[in-house]
Amino acid sequence: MPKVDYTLMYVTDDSIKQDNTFFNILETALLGGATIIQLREKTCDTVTFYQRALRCKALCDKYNIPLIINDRLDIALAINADGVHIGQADMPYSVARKLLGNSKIIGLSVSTKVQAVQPNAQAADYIGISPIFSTKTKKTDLAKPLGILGLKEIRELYNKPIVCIGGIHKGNAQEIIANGADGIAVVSAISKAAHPEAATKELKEILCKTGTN
Ligand SMILES: Cc1ncc(COP(=O)(O)OP(=O)(O)O)c(N)n1
Ligand SMILES: Cc1ncsc1CCOP(=O)(O)O
Ligand SMILES: [Mg+2]
Repeated sequence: MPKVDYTLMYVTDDSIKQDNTFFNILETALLGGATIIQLREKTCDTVTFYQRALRCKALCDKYNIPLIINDRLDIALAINADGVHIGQADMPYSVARKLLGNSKIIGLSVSTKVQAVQPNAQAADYIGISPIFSTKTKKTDLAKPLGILGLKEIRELYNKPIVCIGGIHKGNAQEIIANGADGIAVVSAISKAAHPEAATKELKEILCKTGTN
């Protein structure tokens, strides 16, 4: 697998039902410097998800940026995505790996220190610390925020890439990277910004100044 840059993951906003708006924002995130995209749809039917996934794949290919699919291995396989992101209540990691093979990215959500040392987290390509801060974007099954202290503790015991998600914006991105994360994943900081491309650029600058990229 080529080295993946986890610096800035844009997770698409499933509250945007209008395709024009959805894809305009995705393209501005790509233009602004998102390094990886996650397509996350929580309520639509399978054919809508599949069609969005196909268009996302074409757009990500245009910018040479990897695309991962949230939850749905079938969609990832159907469109030849670069990987999936799974949570603790989604398809078990071992099954996902068997179905996707070793060349694809598999990210796993971790909400506690105990989850970070389990074999599936150790085997995943990256973990998503979920959530780092509180957020209104994820409506169901949101664990207690781990905060910077939780991130630091998990960094001590996890050697692979860590991506933080939840309530991240330009005002707190810097301290996340400074405390050991390899990247951030955001929905609303880009999708709800007045100027999504400028917001993406601003986040990217903050991350690159702080990290080693
Ligand atoms: C990078 C990243 N980390 C965590 C999550 C959350 O995944 P999950 O816990 O399965 O919740 P849903 O996103 O499926 O609602 C994520 N999507 N991305
Ligand atoms: C999908 C997800 N998983 C944990 S928090 C979250 C939502 C993040 O959204 P935002 O960046 O708007 O807080
Ligand atoms: Mg999930």
